[in-house]
Amino acid sequence: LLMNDIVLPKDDDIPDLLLSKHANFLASYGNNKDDYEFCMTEYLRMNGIYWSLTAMDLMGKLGEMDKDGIILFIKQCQHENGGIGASIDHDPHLLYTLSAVQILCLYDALDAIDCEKVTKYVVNLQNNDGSFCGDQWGEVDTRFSMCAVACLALLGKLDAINIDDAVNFVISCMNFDGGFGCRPGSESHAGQVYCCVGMLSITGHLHLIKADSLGWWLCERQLPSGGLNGRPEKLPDVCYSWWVVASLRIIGRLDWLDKDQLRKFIMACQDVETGGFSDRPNDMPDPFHTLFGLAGLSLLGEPSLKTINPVFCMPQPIVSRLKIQPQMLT
Ligand SMILES: CN(C(=O)[C@H](Cc1cnc[nH]1)NC(=O)OCc1ccccc1)[C@@H](Cc1ccccc1)C(=O)N[C@@H](Cc1c[nH]c2ccccc12)C(=O)NO
Ligand SMILES: [Zn+2]
Repeated sequence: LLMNDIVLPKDDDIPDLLLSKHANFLASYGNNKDDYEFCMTEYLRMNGIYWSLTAMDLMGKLGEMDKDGIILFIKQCQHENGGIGASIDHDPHLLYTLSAVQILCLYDALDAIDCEKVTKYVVNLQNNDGSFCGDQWGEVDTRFSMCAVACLALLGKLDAINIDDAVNFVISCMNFDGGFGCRPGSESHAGQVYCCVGMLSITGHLHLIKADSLGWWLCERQLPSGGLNGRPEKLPDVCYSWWVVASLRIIGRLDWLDKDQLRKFIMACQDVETGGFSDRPNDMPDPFHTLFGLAGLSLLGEPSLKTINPVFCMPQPIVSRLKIQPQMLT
């Protein structure tokens, strides 16, 4: 008996895809500004807006959101140095700068901010070893390599950084299991794998990946319940439906997974009362797991959702409009 798995409800207790409930959950999230959860997540508000808008667009309901209010909010979050913070008067950081650029691409409104200054902000965060700091306090993590490269690719300014050095740092974080960690020697983690594989895809260096070893390690994330975890011995979590499946899709090994069993796990994470997805069945839903549950279903071919780009985690029509074609292995 595996201690790190859950028992799924039986098939006829698993709900169908409740799209209108999920749209309602996201559209009304944060309406009561004194809601405890809402206040406690101000530090990542820009990410939260990106999750809600991307999920709504996958469902074809982006029009229900407050476009003008969101664009004004982003303008107010850009600092003199070009970086963008999670909320007004919050320090700039690569994580939120990427989310802001992703949101403005969804709205085709990049002219609302100073893109030249954003580019300078990102370039200045690259270190001599090719790695990136997340902000001026100096934390290095392969997540920030992905933030930097994805952000510049969306701006059409990828040539502003030293790509070879950036690639060499990411490759220096590859482990013997074919996975990646946050720094050289760090343990493989599915989230870091997504960031490193995505970064190598955007820079056209996927040939440096040990695709069979990594594919094997990623498929080892699947448990009998069908759910995926982020590391060995961990519990399954619906957001790994994104980190693991997007990575497998990019390296061309998605067929190695039991897609039907994973789809059942994701569907079981829906909250039939409030709408939204939780990390596993019967937990509290949130916008983060709602996006990554829907994104996982889109990667599995859900016909009622728009196709999602596995590298940028944005609807494919947006990536196509920007004429960006990240490298994919077959
Ligand atoms: C900071 N975050 C996390 O650490 C979550 C927490 C979690 C959710 N379920 C289990 N743990 N974990 C997470 O995002 O892990 C994936 C990961 C880990 C390392 C690198 C990249 C992705 C979450 C927010 C959060 C906090 C607490 C609870 C739920 C959501 C978060 O913001 N994750 C980032 C992950 C991410 C997505 N795209 C990226 C590109 C580059 C770097 C990071 C990301 C995000 O969604 N940005 O838009
Ligand atoms: Zn999660």
